[in-house]
Amino acid sequence: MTVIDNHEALAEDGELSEASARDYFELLKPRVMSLVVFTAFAGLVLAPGHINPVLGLIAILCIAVGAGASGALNMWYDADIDAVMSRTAKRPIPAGRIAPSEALAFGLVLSGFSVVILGLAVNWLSAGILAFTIFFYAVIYTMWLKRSTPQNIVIGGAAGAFPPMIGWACVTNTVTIESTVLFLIIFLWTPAHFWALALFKMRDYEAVGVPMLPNVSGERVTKHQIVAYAVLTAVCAVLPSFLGFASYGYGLVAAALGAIFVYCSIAVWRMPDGDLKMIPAKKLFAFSIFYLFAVFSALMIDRLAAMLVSQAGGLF
Ligand code: HEM
Ligand SMILES: CC(C)=CCC/C(C)=C/CC/C(C)=C/COP(=O)(O)OP(=O)(O)O
Repeated sequence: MTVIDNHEALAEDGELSEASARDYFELLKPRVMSLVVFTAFAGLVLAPGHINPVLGLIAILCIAVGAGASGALNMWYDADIDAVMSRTAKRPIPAGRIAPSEALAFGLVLSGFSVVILGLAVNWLSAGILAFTIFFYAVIYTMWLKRSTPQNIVIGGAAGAFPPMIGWACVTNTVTIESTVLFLIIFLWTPAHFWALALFKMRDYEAVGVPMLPNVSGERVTKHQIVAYAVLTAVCAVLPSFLGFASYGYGLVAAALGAIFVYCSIAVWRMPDGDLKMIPAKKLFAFSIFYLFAVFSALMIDRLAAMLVSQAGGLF
């Protein structure tokens, strides 16, 4: 598949941008990155040890800015295909409100600032993982994998899975088995999350020649893999209870959420190929977002409850 080259639809570099602050904010992919930052916050809360609340706030702000910066770099590079896809055509660059060079500069400056400030204020391990995550999403996924292989989002999904590991490293200055499990939950969750959308956006990706799995291998293969990854996610999300950094009560909640996630994925698998409305796929995509939010919320509630119990125990 050859990816289209549609740069003539974009604002000319050097033209004075008529962009509003809202347009620049939209470059940061705030709706997507809000859940990304939430998982980073969860990693910071779940990590053993203590971080000064002010430094913790600075850490979360740096991760948020770094995530947004990677979104701006993604939109800069993808402006040609975004201009063609119905879902993305109204974004600031294809709509001509921000010039590509402005988006590139914006993304690079925010990337640099977020990494340097995190390194100076907290530690260089978390700053290094942040820098690697920005690079992985903006270069490895966006510039290479996305346009070259149907496994793009499986490998590229690693970028979206690092944030809780960054939050954990902000507190402990380490990468551990526990933070790797948090990484794995998101890594395994990504394929079911995105391929549900890719199923009902097949025509968009066909139009721009991006090799998403449904377009390359068909709906049936994609549905099989959606179920497989949903099952793997559900199993992985229960692991914190068996690794000792969450209670068995959390494990029951994660198992129930995972059962619904797998149920939704099976509904997609049972959806007839060529179904036009694809309601089960849209339901899975929507639930996938709630699922990830709910799992990481349950982990944090479980941790805070354990802290309260241990403090109460210390009173008697
Ligand atoms: C390579 C990995 C991923 C891919 C390919 C992917 C793909 C997408 C796409 C195409 C959308 C629709 C966005 C739009 O139309 O503006 C979306 C929405 C969303 N994604 Fe993902 N995603 C990935 C990873 C993640 C991760 C790691 C998170 C959070 C931890 C996440 C959270 C969300 C949220 C919250 C939305 C809904 C945004 C909205 O309501 O507009 N995604 N995703
Ligand atoms: C801290 C840090 C750097 C975090 C980054 C987290 C991350 C990589 C999240 C993935 C977000 C996302 C929507 C990817 C899809 O890109 P796409 O190009 O396939 O989606 P699009 O077509 O909507 O632009």
